[in-house]
Amino acid sequence: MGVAELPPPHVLIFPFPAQGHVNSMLKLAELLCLAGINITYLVSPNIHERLLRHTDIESRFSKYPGFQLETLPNRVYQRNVNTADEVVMLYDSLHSFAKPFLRDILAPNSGGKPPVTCIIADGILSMALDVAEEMDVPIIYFRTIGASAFWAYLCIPQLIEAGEMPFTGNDLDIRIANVKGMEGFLRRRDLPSFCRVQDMGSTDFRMVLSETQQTPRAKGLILNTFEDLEGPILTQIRKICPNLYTIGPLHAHLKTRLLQAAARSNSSSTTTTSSNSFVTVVTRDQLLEFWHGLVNSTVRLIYFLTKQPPKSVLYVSFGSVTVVTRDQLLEFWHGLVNSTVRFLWVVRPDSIAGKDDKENYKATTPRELEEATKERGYMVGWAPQEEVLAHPAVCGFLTHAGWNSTLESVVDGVPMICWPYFADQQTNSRFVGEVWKIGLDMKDICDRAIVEKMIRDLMVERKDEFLQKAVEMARLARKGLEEEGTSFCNLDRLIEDIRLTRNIGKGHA
Ligand SMILES: O=c1ccn([C@@H]2O[C@H](COP(=O)(O)OP(=O)(O)O[C@H]3O[C@H](CO)[C@@H](O)[C@H](O)[C@H]3O)[C@@H](O)[C@H]2O)c(=O)[nH]1
Ligand SMILES: C[C@H]1CC[C@@H]2C(C(=O)O)=CO[C@@H](O)[C@@H]21
Repeated sequence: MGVAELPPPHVLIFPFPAQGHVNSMLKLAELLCLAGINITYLVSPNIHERLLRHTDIESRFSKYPGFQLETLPNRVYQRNVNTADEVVMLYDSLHSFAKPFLRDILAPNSGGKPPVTCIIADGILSMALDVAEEMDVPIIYFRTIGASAFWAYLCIPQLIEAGEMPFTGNDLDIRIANVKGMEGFLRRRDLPSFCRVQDMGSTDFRMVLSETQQTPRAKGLILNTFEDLEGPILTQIRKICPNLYTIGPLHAHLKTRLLQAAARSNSSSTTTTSSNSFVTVVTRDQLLEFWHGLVNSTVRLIYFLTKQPPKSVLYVSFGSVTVVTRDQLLEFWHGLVNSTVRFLWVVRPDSIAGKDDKENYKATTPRELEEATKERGYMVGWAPQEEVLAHPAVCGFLTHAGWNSTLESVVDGVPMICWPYFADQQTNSRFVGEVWKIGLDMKDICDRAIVEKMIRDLMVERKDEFLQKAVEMARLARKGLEEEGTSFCNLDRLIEDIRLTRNIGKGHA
């Protein structure tokens, strides 16, 4: 069939319905819309409701007539995903209810819509692989974690065969020898947290292990990373998954292409969030709606930052799912205050474990913490993180090392202190501290004295050292997004392969 005879490209994008996955895959959806590709973006009912209520998705995608949101059946698990058990509940419900729904969407003339010519599914949703193979639709995986954590997951069968897993004894500093490319620095504690289980039959461990092992069945694998960040590990992955599309950092890649599109169309009406400004497009209606909520608090937050000296503020945020106890919160709070640095801290209302802690953590705050926070800190329930990391007052990020946060900090050249919570974050934090040397790894520690010391190391004693390394890595990230850069070229190749669906799977080494 010649190009002219091929149906117009129509991609079904199916993320695991959790924020960290939905956010990054929505950025890919917009990049493909920019290339004129029709997109159906499949989410759960609660994610659909949150996207419409709390984001600018409608205004953002109104300029792409080929984009549509599709919603899974109501029977899919719809509560927040804050623990591994809740992840498994969501995963199991997808396995129970998603397949028939996917078959309907992929059926010819489904609802009178143009046929789906390609699927891009989250790399932990093999039920999409099953249906794609059943209905002979090309499918590409998008794994939303970093290459290093993905490779560690992929090597688990070798670790079990070599007797390195399950762990014997309690020493988590024992080196791991069977993850090729990481022999020199990987310890037990740096493997993804699911690897710490003693019971190899535990549901969350079996889920991530079995899903990861399915990856080579897909026609290609998209990773939100770049060659200069994880090159040696990408070389290992290509031996198993040769058709690899490294197109990250996605958030910066999207901004780059949006600005290019605006420049091409000379559109004065297109204003986008650029990493060095606080101009974020919201429609007038949303502005009115949000004014007494998000925008108002954002205005106050940006005002706080603008009052601070350049490169003086530590930004603290643990992502969208991390949960901490009240005791842990107080250890961080004392460490922050005793470090005497200025700080902006995101404490999500749903991030405090235990009902009482949620309601009381502020009510019973020690006075010295309250006073010091009034003097040099600012606490919010949510922040425009990309804008905060780009602000000239910010020069440090205490993070849980979720992959999107890690990449956002890399792009803006902000050194990190990593306190991983679960999953891939344990591996990400080891690379930040030991391999890329753009920050410190505070894994498995929650002690006010160590929090204080690490903050002072990052923000005072070794500030110039870390800033220099972080700024260099930011340069490399942006280099990959230039017209001849690897991430830019890989996205062009992905777009071309989607247009010529028969090309998908003919990978480039
Ligand atoms: O106040 C905040 C806090 C977070 N964010 C954004 O929320 C996203 C958080 O994503 P991420 O840093 O990846 O953390 P999680 O939400 O925890 O992400 C989940 O999904 C990621 C991608 O699969 C994994 O790497 C993580 O381990 C997993 O917990 C980022 O884009 C942030 O910019 C804000 O905008 N404002
Ligand atoms: C809790 C995690 C299980 C797997 C998912 C994941 C991944 O490996 O793709 C990363 O972080 C979490 O969102 C999920």
